[in-house]
Amino acid sequence: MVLLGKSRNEASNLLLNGELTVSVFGLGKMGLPLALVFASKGAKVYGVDLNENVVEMVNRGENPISFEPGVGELLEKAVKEKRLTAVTDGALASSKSDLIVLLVPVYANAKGIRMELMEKAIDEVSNGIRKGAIVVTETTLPPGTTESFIPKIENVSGFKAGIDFGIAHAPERTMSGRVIKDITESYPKIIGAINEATLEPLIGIYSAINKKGVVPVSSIRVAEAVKVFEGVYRDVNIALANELALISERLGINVNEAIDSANTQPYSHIHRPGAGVGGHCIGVYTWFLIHSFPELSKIMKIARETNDSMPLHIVELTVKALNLVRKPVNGARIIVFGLSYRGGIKETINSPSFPLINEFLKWGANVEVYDPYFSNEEIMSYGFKPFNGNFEGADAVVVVTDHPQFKEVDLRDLKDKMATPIIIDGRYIYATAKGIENFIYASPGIQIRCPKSFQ
Ligand SMILES: NC(=O)c1ccc[n+]([C@@H]2O[C@H](COP(=O)([O-])OP(=O)(O)OC[C@H]3O[C@@H](n4cnc5c(N)ncnc54)[C@H](O)[C@@H]3O)[C@@H](O)[C@H]2O)c1
Ligand SMILES: CC(=O)N[C@@H]1[C@@H](OP(=O)(O)OP(=O)(O)OC[C@H]2O[C@@H](n3ccc(=O)[nH]c3=O)[C@H](O)[C@@H]2O)O[C@H](CO)[C@@H](O)[C@@H]1O
Repeated sequence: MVLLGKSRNEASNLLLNGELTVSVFGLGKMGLPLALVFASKGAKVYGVDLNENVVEMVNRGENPISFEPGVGELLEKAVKEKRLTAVTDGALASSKSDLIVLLVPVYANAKGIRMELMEKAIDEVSNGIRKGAIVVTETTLPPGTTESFIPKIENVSGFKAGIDFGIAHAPERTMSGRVIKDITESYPKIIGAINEATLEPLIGIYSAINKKGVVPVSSIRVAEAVKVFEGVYRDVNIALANELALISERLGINVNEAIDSANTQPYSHIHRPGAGVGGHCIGVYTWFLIHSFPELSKIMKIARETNDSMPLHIVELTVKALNLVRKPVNGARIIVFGLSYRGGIKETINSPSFPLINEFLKWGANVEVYDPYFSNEEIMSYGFKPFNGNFEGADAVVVVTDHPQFKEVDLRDLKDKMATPIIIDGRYIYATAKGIENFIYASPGIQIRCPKSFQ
């Protein structure tokens, strides 16, 4: 079947009538849910992954991302109805597909951008793509990247882009912990394509799976820029919030009160200061532009430095608090709350917890890590000591992740057990908790609070 050139209605009917074959490269936290959404709408889906364990698990109907709501049920249904087949051979999958979606990771940090996994997927697509198919990159990419793949696909396949196959970018705007919801109903899908013959069928297909519809943009490059700009906007604004927090500590005001009040007028959207910035997106996409335009990305560079300095600021606040009770960091028993990069999920990529814990260890602290999403064995696999469950004799609790479970901790119970009741709150979750007044309490952007009994 030739998808290229189909109308919106023809393309969405092909999906809904079970006549569309889709390959999704990358059966990870984002790709597997997307593959399952396509299957649930009627597509025959090949899930391509280079990890044989993932392929075997998926084909057995076992869910490799059990923490993701809705995935288990969709996987069971798709495997039962034989709508999803996982394979490692991307060329074979591509040769059978009308639509080929690439959702494999591209990593970036201060050292550079790592494109090899995506390039490997493009190699396989090039070797298998058939006439009339459409290739869509959904992984967030430096603007201009998708177009850079065209020569490879043309040279290997002998096809002409825009004429024999379509190519587009439609960035994955999803959050771990709610991926199925985000794919199907949270945000409109941005799509930028090489031409109308590609764009029209994609609008039909993505409108059929996403209640929020589609925002078509004028080019592939614009679509890539949209997702990168979204992430850079957030990273830079978090850095601004962190800088305002450091200034607020000097001013002797509570930055959170100031931000809340500033944001009561519609032109202020100041973000939240914290223990640092982690994740697949925020902080990663900024490096895409820094490495692509080093001479133009001055604000972004400073933002990255600011955000990456926040774990050390949390260590500094801890040292200041221990000094108030004349306790050295060396030998202090510090319970770190959180390994995940943000609350409510089990994900450590670029988590601020790691530089923070390693800095405490460098200072000779006795660090134990508590994260309700990770087993003791998993915590030990990162080289850290798991919290032994007993606050007796602890010198400080340091919050790095805003997991909802931490808000259930009874601080009054903690106060009696800890050797020195110190809470350093990297996410400002305990500021108004019952019993916090009995603690030495610090958080980015506020003055350290010290009960009279310690003064
Ligand atoms: N995780 C998020 O919060 C998030 C949010 C929005 C967008 N994204 C985008 O989605 C991309 C993927 O993220 P993820 O969380 O799904 O990653 P992940 O690490 O959970 O999964 C990636 C999967 O792709 C597989 N893979 C890697 N190279 C491959 C190749 N060449 N062919 C086939 N399979 C391959 C891996 O084996 C793995 O199973 C990110 O790079 C990002 O651009 C992620
Ligand atoms: C659709 C999509 O792709 N969604 C992505 C996903 O991104 P994500 O999963 O990486 O989550 P984020 O919330 O961005 O957190 C990242 C890090 O920044 C810290 N942080 C955050 C806010 C703040 O004010 N101060 C902070 O310090 C936080 O602790 C964490 O470490 O959801 C975001 C919307 O939530 C989206 O914008 C983003 O595109």
